[in-house]
Amino acid sequence: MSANIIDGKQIAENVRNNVASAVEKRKAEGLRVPGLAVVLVGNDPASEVYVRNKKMDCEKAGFRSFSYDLKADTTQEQLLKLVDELNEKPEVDGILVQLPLPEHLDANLILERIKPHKDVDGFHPYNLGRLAQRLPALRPCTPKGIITLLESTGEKIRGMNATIVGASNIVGRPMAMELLLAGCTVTVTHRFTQDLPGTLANADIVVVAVGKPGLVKGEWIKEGAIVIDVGINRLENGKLVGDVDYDIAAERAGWITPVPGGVGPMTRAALLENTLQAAENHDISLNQG
Ligand SMILES: NC(=O)C1=CN([C@@H]2O[C@H](COP(=O)(O)OP(=O)(O)OC[C@H]3O[C@@H](n4cnc5c(N)ncnc54)[C@H](OP(=O)(O)O)[C@@H]3O)[C@@H](O)[C@H]2O)C=CC1
Ligand SMILES: Nc1nc(=O)c2c([nH]1)NC[C@@H]1CN(c3ccc(C(=O)N[C@@H](CCC(=O)O)C(=O)O)cc3)C=[N+]21
Ligand SMILES: [Mg+2]
Repeated sequence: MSANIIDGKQIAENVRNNVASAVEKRKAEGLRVPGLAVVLVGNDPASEVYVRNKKMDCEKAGFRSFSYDLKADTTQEQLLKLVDELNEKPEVDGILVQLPLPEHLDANLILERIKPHKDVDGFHPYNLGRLAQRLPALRPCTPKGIITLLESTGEKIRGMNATIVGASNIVGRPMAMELLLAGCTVTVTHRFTQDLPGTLANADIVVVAVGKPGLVKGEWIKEGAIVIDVGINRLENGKLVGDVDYDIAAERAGWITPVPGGVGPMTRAALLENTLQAAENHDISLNQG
């Protein structure tokens, strides 16, 4: 058996086109275009690339983008002050503070300072709490994008056994809540999990987000499973790979996402969807005074 490839690049393009049409429609109705503020602290090369791509995505979708490139030694107070200003700026619908932040900054404190209705990353406890209570508001981009990828397969997700490898705040944990919402029976594995191959043997859906190339062996994948590889690892030879041993996994899986061209582009597309959603909600709150 050889897996079907889930073409994240293509699916993300469809999402971006839909968002761009919605922006055109807003303009025709005399409404504001959505605005995204992206805050980058320091000069981590990977973060610089991501942030540049996000700005490009915004412009292509017809959004306004506002960039704040701050020095690595920016203080907590300075960053909080910027967040406060962006919270009050009516032309900014979404605020994204790129992670990781330099060590001396308290990421949780800063993310919690973002007004929940502008939290287009979906990382604020309000938005995560809403998702946990089956009342999603702004949903974390990577898990949201993955749900779109799963839906694109046409498989009936409800009732499937799903195993998530990795339990971070930005991917693994919100992914568990999304899959639960979608009707899966969810297992979350992490650093202290005793029998990873054992849980994978039973998994119809596998989502891997750890950041270790080759962590998940192809032989561990159940025949016909849907494999979603979130990992982004740059090898010494310059090659970009995920966390799953791709070649063998692709012989066993029913569906698999490539790296690059799988989850990454969908994360960016989901960010555009969230920013549009934030702008739409913003209109409503303005109308209600
Ligand atoms: N494609 C995309 O859109 C995105 C890709 N990424 C990529 O995904 C990967 C993970 O990112 P992120 O979630 O932020 O990473 P983190 O480093 O924040 O989290 C990794 C998680 O994996 C756990 N872990 C570590 N070792 C193992 C193990 N042997 N078995 C199972 N779990 C383990 C960690 O446990 P512990 O908490 O105990 O350390 C942690 O929960 C990275 O490669 C990142 O670049 C991230 C976001 C978006
Ligand atoms: N506040 C915040 N929000 C995030 O969503 C966030 C973050 N911080 N910090 C870092 C992680 C990582 N992340 C990625 C997004 C897109 C690609 C992406 O576009 N990947 C392309 C390739 C990229 C390349 O060539 O390097 C692909 O997989 O095809 C990857 C990773 C978002 N993150
Ligand atoms: Mg990370």
